[in-house]
Amino acid sequence: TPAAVRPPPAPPPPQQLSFPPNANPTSPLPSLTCALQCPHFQSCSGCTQEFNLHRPIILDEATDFFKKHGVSDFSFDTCRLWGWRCRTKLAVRGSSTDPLIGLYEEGTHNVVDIPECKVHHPNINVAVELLKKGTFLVLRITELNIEPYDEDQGTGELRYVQMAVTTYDTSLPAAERYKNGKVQVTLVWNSRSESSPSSEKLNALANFVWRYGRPSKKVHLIHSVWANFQTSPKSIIFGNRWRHLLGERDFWEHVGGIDVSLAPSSFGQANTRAFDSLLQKLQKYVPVGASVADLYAGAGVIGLSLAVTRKCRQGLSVKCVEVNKESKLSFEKTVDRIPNSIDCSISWHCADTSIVTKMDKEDNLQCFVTSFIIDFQHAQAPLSWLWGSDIVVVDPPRKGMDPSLLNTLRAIPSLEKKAKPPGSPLLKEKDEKRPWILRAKEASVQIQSKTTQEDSQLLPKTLIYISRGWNSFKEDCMSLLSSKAWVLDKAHGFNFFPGTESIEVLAFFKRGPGVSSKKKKSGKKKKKSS
Ligand SMILES: C[S@@+](CC[C@H](N)C(=O)[O-])C[C@H]1O[C@@H](n2cnc3c(N)ncnc32)[C@H](O)[C@@H]1O
Repeated sequence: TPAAVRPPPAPPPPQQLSFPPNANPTSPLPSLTCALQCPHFQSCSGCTQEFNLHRPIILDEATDFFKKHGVSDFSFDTCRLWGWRCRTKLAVRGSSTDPLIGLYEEGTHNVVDIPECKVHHPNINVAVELLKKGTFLVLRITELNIEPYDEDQGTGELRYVQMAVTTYDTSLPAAERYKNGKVQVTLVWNSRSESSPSSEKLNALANFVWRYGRPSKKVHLIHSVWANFQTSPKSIIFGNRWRHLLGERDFWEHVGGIDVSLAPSSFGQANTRAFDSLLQKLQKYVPVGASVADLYAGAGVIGLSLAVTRKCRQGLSVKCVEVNKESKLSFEKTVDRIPNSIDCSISWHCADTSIVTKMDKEDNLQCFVTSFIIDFQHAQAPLSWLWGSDIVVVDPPRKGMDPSLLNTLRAIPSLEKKAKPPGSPLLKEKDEKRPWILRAKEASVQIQSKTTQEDSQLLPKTLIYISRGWNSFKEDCMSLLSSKAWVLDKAHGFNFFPGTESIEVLAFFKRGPGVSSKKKKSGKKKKKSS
């Protein structure tokens, strides 16, 4: 065998990777020790703040904003400053002789290689390096020449990679788990399916990554390898077809007091540790016995964490609403691991929280009562999801809440006055014959309480808003406050994205006095989707 075809040496074991010093977020640090110190800063678009990572630029503005609106004790959790990103999507471009795996340069589609990225969990960088060696050195020489994707031509095989790190290995002492995180690798492949002619290359690449990263005496870097098939000429990262190739199928993390299953196709928080801190804070504000609507729920992590840690017993319901059907399986697996002692009704609904149908506009009350009963995906007005919950948690994407949901929340006092309680779900379900409604019901998951439930006839008295988009949060917050339906009660910030100007906000609203319909202002203008 010529020397050149020998596989490269295995990557260093993950435990040899060290974190930057003085990363203790609780001690006050001089600004230089909180510097990013990343060689890719400026060329890569991922980070925009180089110094004082413990104080994102937006923090002063946020503190002032909350003070102005009656919250003078806004707190900020600085969290882990480096190596915090446990989930990333990286573009693969360049050529097989000069491959690039990284992020786009600001405002362009030129990919910048970021092998020493300081915000990635270090094992993501090791996995990227392994992938590069496999893809572009070894396999090229063995005549399985894998080409990075070429956007202009639509040619090449490897378009993107997603790397997600699980830090939940109970065989290790708790203090060792984070740095020994294992990487779930998803290869986004430029073909329709696994039966396309290039599948031999895909399998060779997956096998290479697995061979050098699978569990062994020296190293256990790779958790699993997945493929996603995408041929769209647009820059949508994922296609609809996912295949598990190697390693463990189930990917578990432990956050908010529960074991959470996350499929690569489901939404997952990038900063696992900071998310855990947020969930712990959130739990303190939810009284035992409350019913919760978790909107923009992903795999239902927030709702399920509340169901378990608030020891929800009979009478409580947790309702999760999410538009991405891929999250359903993760929700079901997570539910399978929650303790049997949790006796409340838990449901996950594949639905767009914001949809207002013609029927809603004509007869909103009738619609929300009916849709509550039949779980009909296309007839859901935002109000139907709120009905019967004491607390509504919203965790929307960066663009903020959908205008229809925001307007419903603004109008809650007057809607509550007019509302009729829902009838018996069972009667309606039995009579339901319409196939499209029955199909929509199949998209939902319902775990019934063992004890009989009284449907609460209330609309939420508490709104918990989790936000990653500061500007959209401010806009939504002002709109809620101006309706007088809500008052701001408390707010906390979390350093979810050190190196960027963003923070994650956890804000609590209580019901306000409301206003008469004459004084009611219209909600915010329709936002552009992002
Ligand atoms: C920021 S993520 C939060 C997910 C979840 N709360 C978590 O922490 O894992 C926002 C989620 O909202 C979903 N989403 C976006 N628009 C939606 C809509 N109109 N209705 C329901 N879900 C939506 C996205 O698919 C995504 O899973």
